[in-house]
Formats: sequence, structure tokens, C-alpha cells
Amino acid sequence: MHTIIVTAAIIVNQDKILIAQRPAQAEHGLKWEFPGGKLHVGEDPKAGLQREIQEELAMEVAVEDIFEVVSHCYGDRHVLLLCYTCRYLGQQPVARECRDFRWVRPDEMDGYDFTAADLPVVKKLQKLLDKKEACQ
Ligand SMILES: Nc1nc2c([nH]c(=O)n2[C@H]2C[C@H](O)[C@@H](COP(=O)(O)OP(=O)(O)OP(=O)(O)O)O2)c(=O)[nH]1
Repeated sequence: MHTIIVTAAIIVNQDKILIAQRPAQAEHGLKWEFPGGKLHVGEDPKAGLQREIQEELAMEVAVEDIFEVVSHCYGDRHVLLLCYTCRYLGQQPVARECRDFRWVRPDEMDGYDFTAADLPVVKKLQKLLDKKEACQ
């Protein structure tokens, strides 16, 4: 068993969040996820996430607070997923290293086949939306 540390961005633009589809030939090919990737050895997580968003989507984001930490095993591979909320700075994303991307509301996320590690994150986003709607 070995652990990889992965950072992922919850990029919020009004009521929508940016999700990305993994390339067909990649591990977990065609699954949907929150954009990001593996942290390099010794790298600061927020800096690593900014680097990954630039590589994957050719855009800058302002990385803000930790939103959720997920520990998930895919067979003998342990993924520690650090999800940060990020502020959208208005640049149009470009699908550089992902197959596709979409802006979706949390209540629309059930229509996308997310990686297993992301399911608790999707649930948390949906719960927050439910609470917000209950207050309105
Ligand atoms: N980026 C990202 N990866 C996720 C999420 N959920 C999840 O299980 N993963 C897993 C899939 C992969 O096993 C791993 C991320 O690896 P990756 O291949 O996307 O990372 P990378 O861009 O740094 O890849 P590489 O080409 O440099 O090897 O984490 C998620 O929401 N976002």
C-alpha cells in the first residue's frame, strides 16, 4: 500500500462549481472529478493546486480554505484528497489535460459519474445547498 497526496479545487462561480472529466486513457478514465492532481514531493498544497489548475485548465484561481479531506483506497493505492475552495477569477477555462469540463450546481452532480473518493465531497456540497435553500 502506498499513499499519494492529491489536491482538488472546488472552484465556485455564483451557484456553480467547475468539474472536469478525466481523459479516456487515464486511470479512472472518463470519470468526473474536481480539477487538481498529485502533489509533488515537498510542495506546498495550495501552490501545488494552483500549478495543477494552470496545467489542466490554463487558468488562475485564488485558493482559499480547506473544504474537505478524504482518505480513500483504490485497491492498494491510498489517496489522501485535500479539497480546497477556490475563488474563480473570471478566466475562461481551456480543457488542456482533461477531456471536458462543466459548470454545475451541486444538485446536478448526481448526473455525473464521479470518482469514488469524490462522493463524500459531492454529498457535502449538496448538504450545504439544502441548508442554504432552507434559509431562504
Ligand atoms: N485531481 C483529482 N484527482 C482525484 C480526484 N478524486 C480522485 O479520486 N482522484 C484521484 C485520481 C488519481 O488517482 C489521482 C490524481 O492523479 P492525476 O493523474 O489526476 O494527477 P496528475 O495530474 O498530477 O497526474 P500526472 O499526469 O502528473 O501523473 O487522484 C479529484 O477530485 N481530483
